[in-house]
Amino acid sequence: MDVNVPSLLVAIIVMSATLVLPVALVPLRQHPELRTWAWALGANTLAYVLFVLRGQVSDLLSVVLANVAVAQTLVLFYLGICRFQQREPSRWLSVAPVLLVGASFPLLLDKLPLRVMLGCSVYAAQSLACVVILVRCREQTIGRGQYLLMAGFTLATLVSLFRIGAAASGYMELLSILLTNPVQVTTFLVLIVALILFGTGLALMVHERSESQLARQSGLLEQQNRLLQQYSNRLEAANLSLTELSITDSLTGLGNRRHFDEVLRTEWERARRGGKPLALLLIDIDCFKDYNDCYGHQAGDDCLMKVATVLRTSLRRAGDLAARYGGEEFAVVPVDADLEQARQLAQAICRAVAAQALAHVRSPHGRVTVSIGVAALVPSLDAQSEPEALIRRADAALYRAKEGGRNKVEVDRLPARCVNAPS
Ligand SMILES: Nc1nc2c(ncn2[C@@H]2O[C@H](COP(=O)(O)OP(=O)(O)OP(=O)(O)O)[C@@H](O)[C@H]2O)c(=O)[nH]1
Repeated sequence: MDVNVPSLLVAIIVMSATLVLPVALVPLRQHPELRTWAWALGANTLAYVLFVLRGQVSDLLSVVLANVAVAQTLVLFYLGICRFQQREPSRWLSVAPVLLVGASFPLLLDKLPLRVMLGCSVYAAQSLACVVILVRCREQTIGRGQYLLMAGFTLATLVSLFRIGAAASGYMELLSILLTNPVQVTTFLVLIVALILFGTGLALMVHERSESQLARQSGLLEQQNRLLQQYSNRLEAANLSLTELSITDSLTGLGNRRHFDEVLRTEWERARRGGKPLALLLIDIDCFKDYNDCYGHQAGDDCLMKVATVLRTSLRRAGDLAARYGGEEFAVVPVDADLEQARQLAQAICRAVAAQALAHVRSPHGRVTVSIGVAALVPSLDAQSEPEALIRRADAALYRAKEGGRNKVEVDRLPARCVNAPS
């Protein structure tokens, strides 16, 4: 198969020009180094267009400008690599090659051997500089794209040295740019391979870095999500305990007055909707002032806690509420209980407190006892009916229990239907 040099040069032009597009089309904001490499490929295209026009345009263009463009191509590749690796480029390598070729080549138009040796020395040094910076940064560079680039620049260095060797051997006619001979074919075939390695290496390097950045970012995001989840769990737990605290009596652990008011109102509305009775027990420790006076305030607190424990253990249904109504007074709201069921519960509580046999020498019963008033009402459909009516009735029953000698349960005697809030 015949391979002629002008075709190889055209192939280099087509490849360089074609590579400019994909390199330039990648999002440049994320990869500014690609802009530099796109310019490098553009400069390479220009250089080879001018080489192909050797003899048809002035030597200033096809020799001087073409070689300046080659030097500029390598400068731009070098700058792109420095940018990619976030390294400060050498000022000397960024400017000197172009100046040297641009200043010396017009003087060497008739001196091919010197021109080739000088030009190829500059290109070899530039390509080698790219290899060196890639090798130096290989540890911190992710992926394998860098090795393709290293291989490409090593080939470019070797081909320049090969041409210097050919020039030094005196085979000048072998180096004329458009002539087809083994040295020329080897040179440009190797440069085509190098160009392929540049293109794939650049694409791979940028892709690999983007992938690793993405993985790092998604890792960070996951970590932040986990932290956020932890914070939200803690916040939820704190909110729960705050809510719990806001409805709990700190001494007895039962519901506090606020909670009692809320539950009573809710149950009142539920009973109204269901047309069912709502029952209430008001429980008061007997002669508690005397207990405090006799045993001290601390013992009084302990007594309150013990009575609270009896209440808590006496409740059977999940929705039943026991609350501290105030001072030494407690309230129980049993769900779905009628007057009789509430009375039975009250009596069980009354007996259980007495059964604790907590000594109370100043009580007529000789032990801590409670009096309980029980009431139950079917809330009327009238919007003005209020749960306070139920409280008043239970309170009146409690008063009678106290009057009747304490340590007993009294039940509301009025008909169990509330019409309006009584006066
Ligand atoms: N230790 C203690 N005492 C309390 C607490 N809250 C209220 N008391 C006391 O409970 C007593 C209530 O006394 P009274 O309202 O006179 O009623 P009582 O002595 O129980 O008499 P009866 O109810 O008629 O049997 C007062 O001495 C209050 O100081 C508390 O949290 N701890």
